Amino acid sequence: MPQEPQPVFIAHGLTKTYRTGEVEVHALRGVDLEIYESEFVVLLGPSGSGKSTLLNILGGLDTPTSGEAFWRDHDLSRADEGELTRYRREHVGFVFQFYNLISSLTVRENVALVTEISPQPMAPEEALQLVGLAQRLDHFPSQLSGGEQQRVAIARAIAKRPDVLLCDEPTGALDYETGKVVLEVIARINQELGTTAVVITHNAAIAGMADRVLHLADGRITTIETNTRKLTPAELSW
Ligand SMILES: Nc1ncnc2c1ncn2[C@@H]1O[C@H](COP(=O)(O)OP(=O)(O)OP(=O)(O)O)[C@@H](O)[C@H]1O
Repeated sequence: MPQEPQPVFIAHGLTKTYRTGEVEVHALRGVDLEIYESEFVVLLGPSGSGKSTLLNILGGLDTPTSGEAFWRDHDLSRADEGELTRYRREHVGFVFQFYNLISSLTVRENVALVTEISPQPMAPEEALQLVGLAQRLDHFPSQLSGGEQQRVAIARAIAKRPDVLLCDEPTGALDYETGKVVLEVIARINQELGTTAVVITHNAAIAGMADRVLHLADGRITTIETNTRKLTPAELSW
């Protein structure tokens, strides 16, 4: 009998309020969700709807004002800074819009920085092979295109064999074709390694790649869509 999919993340009543002086911003106003093992989930919503705030809480970069966020049986909302650091280091791969590579280090060295502090890393060469950059190990970031630099950032994120890959606008700085190549890489990691992927985008076309699409508006999940047939990045157009 096939096993029931296990939730990786469960959130109940998550709120986040930022206070700056007299001003309060309600970034999340009560989010409930479940995200399952090996799922590919897209967070879609307008600017300011709370996507990054939600991803940052799931990734242990921020904590909610109220509510609960569990990664497996660990309550991230009550974890202290040390526990969150360990959680991020051992279990979370992050990919951001900007690649944050170290310009004085080669591609291989940029990835090795992460594998040196992880308990069960893959070799940097293996991670770079998975993103199609095995030929560029000794190049410096300035010798690569934007899309190639983003693929190095993905290799760095997956080299520690994270449980979850959290991507905040990973194609935001890339042109159409290069963006598709980067999406292909994220889809391949999700399928081949079974890494749960959560990807933020403004681009509704990208939602076609997901198992499920969580639509956010004004700090809430408004709709959850399930794709009966997932599209490959090559089939997407925008
Ligand atoms: N550190 C902060 N201090 C004050 N307000 C913040 C802070 N971070 C986020 N916000 C506010 O919280 C709301 C949600 O922001 P968030 O970045 O989560 O939205 P988003 O959907 O990811 O937007 P975008 O697509 O533009 O990145 C916005 O109104 C934003 O201005």
